[in-house]
Amino acid sequence: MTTSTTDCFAIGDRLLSLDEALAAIPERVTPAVAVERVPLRAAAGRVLAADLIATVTHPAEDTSAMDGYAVRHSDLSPTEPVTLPVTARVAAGHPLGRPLASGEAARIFTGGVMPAGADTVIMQEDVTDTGDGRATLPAGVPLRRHVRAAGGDFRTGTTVMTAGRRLTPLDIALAAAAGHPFVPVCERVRIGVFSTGDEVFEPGAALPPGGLYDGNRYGLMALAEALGAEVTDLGHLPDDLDRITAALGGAADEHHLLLTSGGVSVGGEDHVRDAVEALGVLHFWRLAIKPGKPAALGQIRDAAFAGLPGNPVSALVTFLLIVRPLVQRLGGQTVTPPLRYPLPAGFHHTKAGHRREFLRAWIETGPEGPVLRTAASQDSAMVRSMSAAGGLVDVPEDHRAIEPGDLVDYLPFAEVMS
Ligand SMILES: Nc1nc2c(c(=O)[nH]1)N[C@H]1C(S)=C(S)[C@@H](COP(=O)(O)OP(=O)(O)OC[C@H]3O[C@@H](n4cnc5c(N)ncnc54)[C@H](O)[C@@H]3O)O[C@H]1N2
Ligand code: MOO
Repeated sequence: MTTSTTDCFAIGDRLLSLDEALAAIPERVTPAVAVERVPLRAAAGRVLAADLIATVTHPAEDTSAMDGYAVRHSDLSPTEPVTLPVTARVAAGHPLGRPLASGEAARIFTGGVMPAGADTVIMQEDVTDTGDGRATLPAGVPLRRHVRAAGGDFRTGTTVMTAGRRLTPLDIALAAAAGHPFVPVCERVRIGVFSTGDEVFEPGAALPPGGLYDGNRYGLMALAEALGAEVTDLGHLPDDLDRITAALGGAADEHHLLLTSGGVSVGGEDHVRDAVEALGVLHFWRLAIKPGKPAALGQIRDAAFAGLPGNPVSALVTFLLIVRPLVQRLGGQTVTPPLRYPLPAGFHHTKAGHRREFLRAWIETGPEGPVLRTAASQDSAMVRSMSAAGGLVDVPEDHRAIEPGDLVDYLPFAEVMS
């Protein structure tokens, strides 16, 4: 299970940088999940728990890459067409079982095993069937043309995938081709999700004055599921320290990670941090990022804890930036930084403070190629701008201003939503 060592290190007024927070994850959190074996049909989206070794060689033998004629290259001429008798027929799955003698051609189909002695294939479009059991083959065909070498893809014993990889549908094809009906995978990360706030209500409920619907809990649960986690909906809690403490304490033993939204800032009704400190430890609280400053990471007994801010954009962005690598770490997945793309800004932006900023943005295709546009309001309460965006522009701490045409780092949501 997860382990924690020391107390919160976001001490005093200094805000932790995002890089420091990300570095704290492997230092403070260890993989938490057991290993199980699942049939291939259930393996997509799961994290591979051990290196996968090929049980076969692929292609098993030299095979034809085309429908055509297999010959010995030494029977062809570099300058003149050659006519040879067609003495054999080789379909995929039906090896010839005898060598091809000098002076013979074999009709062969894609995937057919090259008969011993044959080393070159000529595709049928380039061959003239003489009508009397012979074929005229063109001049100047290179040796081993259209022959796939045995083991060109992998050999018995080759490591085709390494542990820690989250299996894609493409990986499932490879695992099957390498001969594995079952694969060892990490158990799914179990995540319990709470939202907090007296003003927060279930979507569709009658709203009192000042009330709003619980976008965060639903968004966070969907994001966690997109990462392959098993999510428990632990509902919504009022701004009440005892209730929050009891709920977190009661759920810690059933989950690898407890996730909350709201109540982590400095207001008189922000009780989540006090609850976590009563039950366990905070590793960090408060980051130099915008949105998402009050985000917290901690530990309650064996469960990791992530406290996300209540502002919807802050909750969703901190999930993508911090909770995703945390879930990957807990779930035995290799944590790799998401790809970013340098693209020209199609906007002005002036940065006021020292926090690293993440601007909601999307790509438009202009006359000179792709250009980034940003949402008109970057207020962290504006959840619609999150849905409309395609990703985030990452504005480093030391940047003051962005002008149209400047190259900026764009992080597409697709890079961090699975
Ligand atoms: N004096 C200060 N005030 C604030 C600071 C600060 O440093 N000093 N930080 C601000 C920042 S930045 C953020 S972000 C917010 C986060 O505060 P909390 O995490 O304590 O969140 P709440 O106060 O509970 O709520 C903030 C905002 O979000 C709405 N909300 C809450 N839960 C949900 C939900 N489940 N679905 C949709 N919307 C939700 C809530 O109604 C509030 O409007 O603090 C700033 N203040
Ligand atoms: O960090 Mo807050 O998320 O700026 O609104």
